Order: sequence, then C-alpha cells, then structure tokens
Amino acid sequence: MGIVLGTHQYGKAENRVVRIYRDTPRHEIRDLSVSTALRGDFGLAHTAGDQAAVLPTDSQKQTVYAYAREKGLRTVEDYALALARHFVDDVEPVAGARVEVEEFAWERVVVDGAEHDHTWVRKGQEVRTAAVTVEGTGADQQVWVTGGLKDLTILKSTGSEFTGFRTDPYTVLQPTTDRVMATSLVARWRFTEHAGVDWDTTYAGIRQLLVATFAQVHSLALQQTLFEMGRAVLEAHPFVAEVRLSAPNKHHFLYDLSPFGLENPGEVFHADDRPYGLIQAQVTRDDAPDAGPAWYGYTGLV
Ligand SMILES: O=c1[nH]c(=O)c2[nH]c(=O)[nH]c2[nH]1
Repeated sequence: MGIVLGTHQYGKAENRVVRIYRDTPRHEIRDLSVSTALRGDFGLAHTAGDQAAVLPTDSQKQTVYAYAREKGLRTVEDYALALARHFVDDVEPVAGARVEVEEFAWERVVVDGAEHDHTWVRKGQEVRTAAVTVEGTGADQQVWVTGGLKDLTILKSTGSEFTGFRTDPYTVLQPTTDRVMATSLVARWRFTEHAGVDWDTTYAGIRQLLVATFAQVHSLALQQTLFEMGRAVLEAHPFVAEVRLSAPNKHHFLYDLSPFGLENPGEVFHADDRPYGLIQAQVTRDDAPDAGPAWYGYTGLV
C-alpha cells in the first residue's frame, strides 16, 4: 500500500494591515485582513522535510506589508492582484497564488457638521446599553438608571502621543509623539433623574460628545482622553452624575519596512489584537449623590 500526498497549499493567514494615507491633512485609511496561499509542487516539504522550494510564510507576510507601502493600497482588488501576480511571476516554484482580503470599513466622525480629517468610527452600529434598578414601593420607591454603549470602535491616525513615562529595566517601549490611537469603547453613565429625561436625545448627545472629544483632544495618553470624554459629558448633561469608561488600547505597531529599503513615515501598521492595554476610569461630579445599587450587576455585586 502506498501513501501519497494530495493537494496542498500554504501561506500566512489574517495579516492585519492598516495603511494610512497622510500626504495631506485629510488622511485616508485602509484596514485589512490579508491571507496568502501558495500552490505548486511543494510536496518535498511534506514528504521529506525539504524546504528548498519553500518561500517562508514569514516572507509572504513581509511582502503583504511591504506591498501596502510600495504598491499602495487604494483598492483591495488591485492590491490583491499585485500580490498574487508577484508570487506567481517572481517566485519560481509557485504555480498558483490565492490572496484573500477582508476590508473593514470606517466612516469619518462628524464634528460641528464637518467630517473630521483623521478620526473614524468602525462601520456597524455600536451597542446601546441601559440598566435600571428599582427598590421599594409607593412613596419609598427608589430608582437608579444607567445608560451606556459598548463596541464603539474609534481610531485617530494622528493627534496622539505617549511620552515621558516611567521606565524600569524591563521597559523597551520608545516614546512617540505621533501614533495611531484606537479603542473599542465601553462607556456607562449614571443618571440622577429619570422622570422627564429624553433618553434618545440624551443618548445621541452623549455619544456625539464622546466621539468628538476623542477626535478633538490632542491626546497625551488614552487615560487623558478618557478623562476628557467623561468631563465633556458631565459638563453638558446636568442629569448625569458619573461616567465609567473602559477602553482597550488597540495597538497599531508601525511595521518595520527598512529591510526592504522602504521608509515608513507612519503609513503601514500591524493592528495587533492581543495583548492590549486596558484603561479604565470613572469620572464623577464631586457632589454626586451616592450611587447606591446603580452599578450592582446581575453577575455580582460589583
Ligand atoms: O495611552 C497609553 N497609556 C498607557 O498607559 C500606555 N502604556 C503603553 O505601553 N502604551 C500606552 N498608551
């Protein structure tokens, strides 16, 4: 009985490439997940452990990022065509290449009626949340209401820095005065009134303040941006006593294109999904009434 190798292919899956066009003050963004698969006679890698024909999946990944800069990334079709043709035309053992691309859509934040130059929210609506607790009856009845949102994914391609931080022997992070800052925001706010509040208008107003503040504050850290978001909500909404914010720092690492003789002036990034910084803060009026059970979740009293 003979054992034979059947069809086979190999590549690098789900490269998270973010390309920013920043030649003018109005930036453009392309956000992709790119997968490559090369086909051909790579049988000896399987049957004999012979890598002579194998272009490493790491090289395929490097090409994916390098092409985002070198060939540009205006449309995913042209970009995928350039990549697939390159593997087939320039890498001798490759007989066929498949490049699959998923593009994540972003829409510009609107501030004061105008589209913002370098801040977007991920398309697809965030989730609006509310939690109500009622205790007692009749005249003794007490009510607590919180509103909120989650999964509001927002990104700015400039106007963010992180410098002056404490270092220790394990610190390798370099300070930066210009970085991409992105998060998937969870925000909750506690009302001190529940009668006569226009919930829809209030929700829309708070959401807009959160995104406009994210866009407009020149950020020295995500911590500072969160505080300013909370402050903006409290200043504008007298019925809100407290805002709780939880923000994963969705890191975008500048991709090192120097091995290919390419500069990367803040244009091509690897969007890392984990680990992520998680910044959380509560912003409160100093005369806010006690929260009582407003925050006690159904999963526990925390
Ligand atoms: O905005 C930031 N806050 C941090 O605390 C932090 N830590 C880090 O590594 N990067 C950042 N960015």
